[in-house]
Amino acid sequence: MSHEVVPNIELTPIVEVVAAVILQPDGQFLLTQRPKGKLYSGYWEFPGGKVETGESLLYALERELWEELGIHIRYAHPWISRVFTYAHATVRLHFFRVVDWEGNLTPREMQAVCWQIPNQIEVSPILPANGPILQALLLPPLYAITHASEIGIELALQQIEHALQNGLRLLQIREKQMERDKLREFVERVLAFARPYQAKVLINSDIELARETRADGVHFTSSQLMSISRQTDLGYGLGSASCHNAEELYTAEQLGLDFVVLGPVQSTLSHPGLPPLGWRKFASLIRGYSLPVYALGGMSSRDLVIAQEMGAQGIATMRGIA
Ligand SMILES: Nc1nc2c([nH]c(=O)n2[C@H]2C[C@H](O)[C@@H](COP(=O)(O)OP(=O)(O)OP(=O)(O)O)O2)c(=O)[nH]1
Repeated sequence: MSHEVVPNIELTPIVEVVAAVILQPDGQFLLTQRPKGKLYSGYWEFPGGKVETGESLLYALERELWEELGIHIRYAHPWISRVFTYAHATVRLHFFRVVDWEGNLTPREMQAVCWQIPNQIEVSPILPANGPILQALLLPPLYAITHASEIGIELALQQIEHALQNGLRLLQIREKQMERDKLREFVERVLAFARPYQAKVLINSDIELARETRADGVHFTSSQLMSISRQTDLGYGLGSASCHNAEELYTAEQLGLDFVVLGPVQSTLSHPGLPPLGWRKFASLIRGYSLPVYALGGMSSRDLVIAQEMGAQGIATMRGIA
């Protein structure tokens, strides 16, 4: 007879929480202040609360928004999730973006509420778990990728300028075929166009070039991603990466990148050898994921709605510039 010693491990249950990022068409979002008597009273948070036994996440969100603000959700989609350990509990926060609702939005628990603009937040303190969510709110729905080597530099620049005028705010320069000096000049010209719009420009693969040109960050290929061992290796501005599977997604999360692209969702001419994931697999790979994800592969603006319904931040596309 064996006398196995069972270690006395205290498992702390994770508290499931839903939180609503209620968005107006101009990008303003709602924060509410935790009332007196609650833990972290006075801190600002997204409306929401604990999921009760037997509830789906969406049902819990609907209940919380009705109880706290007297509104019913018309249209919401899942967004990012994150686990955070407070002294009192470990919580798994499931954030949803609520883009349409009905009812007269009124605080029903005497809590203060305010609408905020993502890059000009005026209230504090905000619950500490929410920092990355505020960062993610700064990311636009479209991540455009250049293809100047294919269409020619002058046409690419014209298209970029036009896209910036039409609201493009995030761009990756991906010119694998371009010779370094030419690429550097191209990057500088793109940056000069992008600056007045405060659009962010990331450079594919080349940290040095990003530093030299003072670009806004680096986009890592999936093979680079798997060879970077520490966060400090990134060392520069925004970091994003291309992912194709759960392992790469996990690595990007561990490295603390700012966002990822995941694909190909549909078959695409630029990656003919890779089998497409399809939306169902895409959604299951990013369920519960903590970084914002752009869907890549055969995307056009028509796919934005479905991408966001699947939990994505938005879409990434080479055609986004044209
Ligand atoms: N609602 C909400 N909770 C958040 C956010 N960020 C964050 O870390 N949390 C944490 C704080 C709490 O530990 C937990 C939510 O628990 P809670 O006590 O507010 O939940 P509840 O509204 O169901 O309140 P109660 O009935 O249990 O008093 O999630 C956020 O943005 N919104």
